[in-house]
This record gives sequence, structure tokens and C-alpha cells, in this order.
Amino acid sequence: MATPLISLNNGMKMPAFGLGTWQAATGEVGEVVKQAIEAGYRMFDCAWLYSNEKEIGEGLREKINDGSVKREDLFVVTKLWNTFHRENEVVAACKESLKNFGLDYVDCYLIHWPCSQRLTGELNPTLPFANAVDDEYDFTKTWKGMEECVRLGLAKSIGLSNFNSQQVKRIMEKCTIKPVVNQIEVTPFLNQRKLIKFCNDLGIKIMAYSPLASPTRGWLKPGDLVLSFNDPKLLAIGNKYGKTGAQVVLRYVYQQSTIPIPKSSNAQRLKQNIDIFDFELTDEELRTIDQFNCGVRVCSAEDMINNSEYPFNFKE
Ligand SMILES: NC(=O)C1=CN([C@@H]2O[C@H](COP(=O)(O)OP(=O)(O)OC[C@H]3O[C@@H](n4cnc5c(N)ncnc54)[C@H](OP(=O)(O)O)[C@@H]3O)[C@@H](O)[C@H]2O)C=CC1
Ligand SMILES: O=C1CO[C@H](CO)[C@@H](O)[C@@H]1O
Repeated sequence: MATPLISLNNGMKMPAFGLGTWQAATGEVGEVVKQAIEAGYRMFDCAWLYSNEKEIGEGLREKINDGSVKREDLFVVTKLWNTFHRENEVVAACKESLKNFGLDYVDCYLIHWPCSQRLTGELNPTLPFANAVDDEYDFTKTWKGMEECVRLGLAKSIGLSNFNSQQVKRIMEKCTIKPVVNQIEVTPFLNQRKLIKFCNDLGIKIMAYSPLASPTRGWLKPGDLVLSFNDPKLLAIGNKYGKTGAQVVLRYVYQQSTIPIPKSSNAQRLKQNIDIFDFELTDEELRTIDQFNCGVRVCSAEDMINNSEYPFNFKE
């Protein structure tokens, strides 16, 4: 079944589901991207930080060149890292991502975090906050650089990631070009109902990251909450529709009016994850899954807790 498309506030359309690529290993991610296209994925969530744009681009271009898909049917998202927030650094950062992909434009370019940082040593993509210090730089100026990317045709649209409602409001007050999305964590543990409504009321769609609650995140410690896809409540709902616990979770996240972007590098799970558009959870089933909501974040980026723009000190 085809992935539904949703309309953005600039008139563009975007697939309502996509593939996450953080921790999608080089050496295999190119194949994964090709398998994903065959399985029906048309939207790819990437980031300069993930250090795999080059191989993702190779996979995408191979499928364009062999006629499997047209460039205009793909929706490629990537993100500006924290250490390139200065207004005059943004265009160069976007161009670097485009060079990595081997593409002329991205469909959407996001500010990865509202927090600006400066490197004190070499960037370690798996520990990105290790050699970095806070840099008090106003993200509304960064946004001017993002707008320039649109004017230059490097990005068809621009958006935010990890912005809280007050930060979204500050962008809206200063922007000439509106953000089309805010990419935030949405899971059964953190259903984000208030922030989703706040953004949707402003015409900003929500991309839901770590929708499966990121079971293999590197910073997982013994005792941390892990979402079990074999939870009896999820299995009971899944049995009714012939779906797995993971599919029930993804459908729940989708029915929060969001665009889920689960990551998988496994051919079977790739197919399973996108196969959620032929059933609908009832209000009662949604309320059952609401019981998991406990405010726990899987991606709290606490290394940035002292940054003046750390988004999660403010509740919404
Ligand atoms: N803007 C931001 O700050 C952030 C953005 N993101 C984006 O969101 C994407 C998704 O989030 P992520 O943190 O990767 O976590 P997810 O919640 O998508 O979980 C991914 C993990 O779950 C496993 N998995 C996938 N499908 C299934 C399934 N059906 N059953 C069981 N296990 C499954 C994957 O393993 P396997 O590959 O073996 O299937 C992988 O280990 C990222 O890849 C990235 O693109 C993520 C974090 C922060
Ligand atoms: O996208 C992301 C994936 O993981 C990073 C941590 O290493 C996060 O900070 C980031 O937002």
C-alpha cells in the first residue's frame, strides 16, 4: 500500500513515513536504501552528523539512474550540525551535504538542535558533544542562513529539530520563510501531545524521531526503560489486526498526527515497519497505549544541559 502524502505549509507534499538513518552503518546503508525504495520508502531522514550521506546518496542515485524512481518522487531530509550555526556557515554546510549525497538539492534542511556549539578538537560523530563547548549564538540568525539555502535552490524547504514551543515561537516571530516541520522525539513513553498541537496550529508538521524508542541507542544503561514489542497490551492489539507489537507502536505514533521515521537496516523489519497503512487503531486502543506515556526521553542529549538553548528544561 502506498505511503500517504501530506501537504506542507509551502505547498509541497511530503511522504507521511520515512526511513531513519542514524547508526545505519557505512558498508551496508547503500544497500539498505535500495531495499527501502523497493519496499516503498520515498522519504529518507539523514544528517551530516550521521557520516553516511555519501553512501545514502549512492543508493538513491543508483535507483534514480536505473529508472526505479524519479528524483522528484523522493524526499530527502538532512540536518545542519550544531557547530555550523553561524549565519555565514549555513550555506557551506548545506553544500557539503549536497556534495556528499551527489544531489543538486535536498527536499528539506533542518537545524538539528537549537543549541549552538564550537569544536575544541576533532568531531567524533558517535560522541558528538565530547569535543565541543557551548556557543551562545542566536538561532534566529542561523535561520537567516537556512532561508538563504532556499533562495539559492539548495533546499526546497527548511525546518527545525528538537525545538521546544518557545523556541518555535521565536523562529515564527523572526522568519521570512516558515519552517515546514519540527522533528522531535515521539514514542509511547513521550507522546508529545501538547507540542504536536502547538506546532500543528502554526501549520508546522511533526516528524517523529526514535518512534520505536531507539532500543539500541548507545547510551542505554542497565535499568533504563526499554519498550518491549512483546508487551501483552501491544500484542493483544496487534493480534486483532495481524500486526506485530512494533507495527502497533508505529501506527500509534502515526496516529498522533506525526510522520514517523523508524530506522532499520534489516530487510524484513524495513518492510514490516512501513506496512502500517492498512489498519487503524480505535480510540480505545489509543487510550490503552497512552498508558505508556511517562515523560521518559530516549534522546535527552544531557551533555548539552548547560547550553542556554537546551530545549528540554522547558516542559513543552
Ligand atoms: N533529530 C534528532 O535529534 C534525532 C533524529 N533521529 C532520527 O530518527 C531515526 C529513528 O530513530 P532511532 O533513534 O534510530 O530509533 P528507532 O526508534 O527508529 O529504533 C531503531 C532501532 O530499532 C530496531 N528496529 C527497527 N525496526 C524494528 C522492528 N520492527 N522490530 C524490532 N526492532 C526494530 C533497529 O534495528 P535494525 O536496524 O537491526 O532493524 C534499530 O536498532 C534515526 O535513525 C534518525 O534518522 C533519531 C534521534 C535523534
Ligand atoms: O540525531 C541524533 C542522533 O544521535 C545523536 C547523539 O549521538 C543525537 O544528538 C542526535 O540528535
